[in-house]
Amino acid sequence: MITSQRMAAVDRNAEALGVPRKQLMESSGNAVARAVRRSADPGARVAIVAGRGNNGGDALVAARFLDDYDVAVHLLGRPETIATGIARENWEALRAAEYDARAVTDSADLDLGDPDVVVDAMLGTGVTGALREPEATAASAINDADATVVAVDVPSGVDADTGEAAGIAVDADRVVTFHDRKPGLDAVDAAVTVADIGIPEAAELFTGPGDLLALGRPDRSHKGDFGEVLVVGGGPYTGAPALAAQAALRAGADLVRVACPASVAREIQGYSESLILRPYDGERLSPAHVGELLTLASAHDVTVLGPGLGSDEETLAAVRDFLDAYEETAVVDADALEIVPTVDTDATLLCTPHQGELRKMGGETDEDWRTRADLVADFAADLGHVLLVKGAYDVIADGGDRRVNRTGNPGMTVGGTGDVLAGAAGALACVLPPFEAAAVAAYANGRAGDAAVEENGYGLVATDLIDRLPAALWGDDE
Ligand SMILES: NC(=O)C1=CN([C@@H]2O[C@H](COP(=O)(O)OP(=O)(O)OC[C@H]3O[C@@H](n4cnc5c(N)ncnc54)[C@H](O)[C@@H]3O)[C@@H](O)[C@H]2O)[C@@H](O)CC1
Ligand SMILES: [K+]
Repeated sequence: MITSQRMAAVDRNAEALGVPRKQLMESSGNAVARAVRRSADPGARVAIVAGRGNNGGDALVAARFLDDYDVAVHLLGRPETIATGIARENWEALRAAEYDARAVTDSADLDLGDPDVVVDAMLGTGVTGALREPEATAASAINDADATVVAVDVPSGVDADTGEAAGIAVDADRVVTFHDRKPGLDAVDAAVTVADIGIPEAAELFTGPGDLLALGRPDRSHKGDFGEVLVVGGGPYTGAPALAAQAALRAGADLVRVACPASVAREIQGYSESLILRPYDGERLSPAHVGELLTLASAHDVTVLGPGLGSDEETLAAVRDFLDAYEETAVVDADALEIVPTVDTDATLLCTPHQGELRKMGGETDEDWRTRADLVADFAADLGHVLLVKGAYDVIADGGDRRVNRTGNPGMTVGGTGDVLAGAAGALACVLPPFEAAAVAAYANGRAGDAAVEENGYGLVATDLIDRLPAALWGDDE
């Protein structure tokens, strides 16, 4: 199963791996032609009804693989309104090759003839809302035709993720869907074929520019859009919570507060004026502070628990008490991690151990990343939380899904890069599910580190990453 959003990400990742979209469209079109061959013999009359997006594009390709059929292509809309270059190029190829291909602007002019097969390529995963004209009238004409209806990817009008139709939808006999089943097809009464279109498995397994698409538009700048992060850290160390807090801000959080011991508040404030501190008395986190921390945490979307806390036994006791009672989303890092395997919490946790911390949590690791991915996936399943295990290849797992991040470089073993990652994950977990937030955080943190090394060579320090997070998250320049 793959959702439309994830399909778009995988599509973009495939392109970044060197498999261009037009090549995917060629493979899709080929699969559509094979489905027509399964539906009727050569010489049969085939009416292709193509929309203006890539769903239509797939069928414009299919026409070229059906020369031994009597094919007529009906493009719904003027050719200049075709939404993508790759679909337009396929339209122009049909015209140049003098196929029977016409543009229909008024659906009243749509005449399917008396086809044996209709290819429904009006809309696929790009459908929004009820079918508008001319697609709505065209859908009725297709449903009224006495023909075998082959739908491309999903029947037009059906939501690929839910299977629901906001209005009229094409009633298909067959569906040729690409790469993996779309969840909505379970609700469709048709013979479904999943066509392999040559998307490399790496496009799903490895993070890539496609994973950033989940973040939506880079221009969503108005306040309160991302979320509020509480960093609970500081004590023996003061740099860690400051790095995590600044990273959360640069990764998009609208407000970040740092709950820290009063004894180090001034030092933490010294790192950056933009930090809002909520000091508690004493020199380290202790169980006495947990009540006020829970109240403070309830006013935030995500808590980042751990940077610089230290591993004093009363601090770890306080971490346990906090996680026992906390029920929202928390990124857990550094010394707080060792508590996670033995605490029974209703919170959604995104744990960010390096391999030493993973072993301390009771997990196993391995130098070979494939073996490590299996071990981490198994441990995440036992743990019941999301794991982001840092390494030359970072492994993200939640017991079901797994992903591997290849960005980053040896320069990033310098202290503090883990705090930056935890802060970035905290901000992203305000707007993405924890597994996606972990994958995007790992990808962006590594990209920021690569950019820093590219500009300054090695000798990277953690603060070099912070300023580069926005470009790493929003700049899709692969
Ligand atoms: N990896 C992938 O994602 C691949 C996707 N491919 C195809 O690309 C399709 C997605 O293409 P697009 O993203 O261009 O989207 P679609 O082609 O599904 O639909 C987009 C077009 O439909 C119009 N539209 C949207 N809602 C409408 C409504 N309610 N009434 C009338 N018109 C409406 C939009 O204005 C746009 O022109 C997939 O379904 C699949 O067929 C394939 O080319 C192969 C690879
Ligand atoms: K369709």
